[in-house]
Amino acid sequence: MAEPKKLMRALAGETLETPPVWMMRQAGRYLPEYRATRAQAGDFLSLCYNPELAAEVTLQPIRRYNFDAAILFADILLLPQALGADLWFVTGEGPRLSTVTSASDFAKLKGADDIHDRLGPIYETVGILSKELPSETTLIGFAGAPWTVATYMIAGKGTPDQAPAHKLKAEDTKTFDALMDLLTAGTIEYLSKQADAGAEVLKLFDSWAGSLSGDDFDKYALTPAKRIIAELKSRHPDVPIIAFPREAGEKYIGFAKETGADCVALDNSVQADWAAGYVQRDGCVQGNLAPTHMVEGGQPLIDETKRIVKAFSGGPHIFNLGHGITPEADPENVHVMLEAIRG
Ligand SMILES: Cc1c2[nH]c(c1CCC(=O)O)Cc1[nH]c(c(CCC(=O)O)c1C)Cc1[nH]c(c(CCC(=O)O)c1C)Cc1[nH]c(c(C)c1CCC(=O)O)C2
Repeated sequence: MAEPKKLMRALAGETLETPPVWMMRQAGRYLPEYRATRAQAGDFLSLCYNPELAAEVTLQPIRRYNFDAAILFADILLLPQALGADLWFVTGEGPRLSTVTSASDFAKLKGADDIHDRLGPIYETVGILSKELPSETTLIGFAGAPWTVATYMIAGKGTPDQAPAHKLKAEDTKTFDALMDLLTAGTIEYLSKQADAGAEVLKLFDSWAGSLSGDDFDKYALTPAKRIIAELKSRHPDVPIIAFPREAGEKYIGFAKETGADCVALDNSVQADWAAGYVQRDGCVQGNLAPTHMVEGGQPLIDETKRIVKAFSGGPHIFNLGHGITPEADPENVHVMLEAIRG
């Protein structure tokens, strides 16, 4: 039997001498080779739907940095598109979608089982990667969590405060709940097919979980994650799941236990020492270097990286950033970070 991969060992609860490491958005615009392949594909969405080129950009950061994990190159907004929403990206601004703000908009969407034709190329990318990745590298598949995906579908774009989604939730709870149920079911089908195609770990991105307070957090972040994880665990018992309820603050405590996640990813607004005490006691944590360090570099990057490694050294830990690496980051700083972790 082959040695278990480092990332899988951490996810199984093992405390390792040096943590495995990867970065959110590791395939992205800070890399010149990514920009070249994206130009070859034409645009971002054409790149997502081209299995050869999507696999190529997934592999680029692995070749450059030998990360312990590769994350499938795709986007959380491909699921709404497969459900029938229009989706396009405006350069310099971000995603745009046709909106869902009424029962009649909702009625036009497809069912959770009707997504696979459209998402076929994504499963093909996973298949290529599971053959081409180095044997020690773990392949991570992912989807957005229902609340985060719903915020984009309702507003038709990214919003600073998710106000349109909060408004629909308050004023037409029936339609909002129906959308959440459809996204929960669709996410299960989407992630399950990624696992069938060869994804070894699945990650659920709830980037806007922090804007849900009180009971809303339980109803719309915790409960859907619990449903998704329970169903995936019954279909794929050996596939660990990482949950990322970004900016959950105190609600990170107990999140893994409540939802059945094998690991929680921490954003950089929480202190590593605090999280080591209150969150890591339940199992593996991932995070949580501020992405700005990858732009600024220097001694603060080295000091902060070492501080995080040390804070989490008493338990299972996957080193990562607290959010995605930005286009302004210096690719050389990734080597500086890796040297500080791996020595
Ligand atoms: C909210 C969200 C989205 N997408 C995603 C999230 C959740 C994580 C987070 O909070 O960032 C997740 C995502 N998006 C992308 C990945 C691929 C894997 C990876 O390397 O992490 C992953 C895991 C590629 C991408 N997704 C996007 C890019 C940049 C597109 C480009 O090349 O022009 C990449 C590499 C575009 C995107 N996609 C999305 C937005 C808001 C934007 C525009 C903002 C931006 O440009 O960074 C939706």
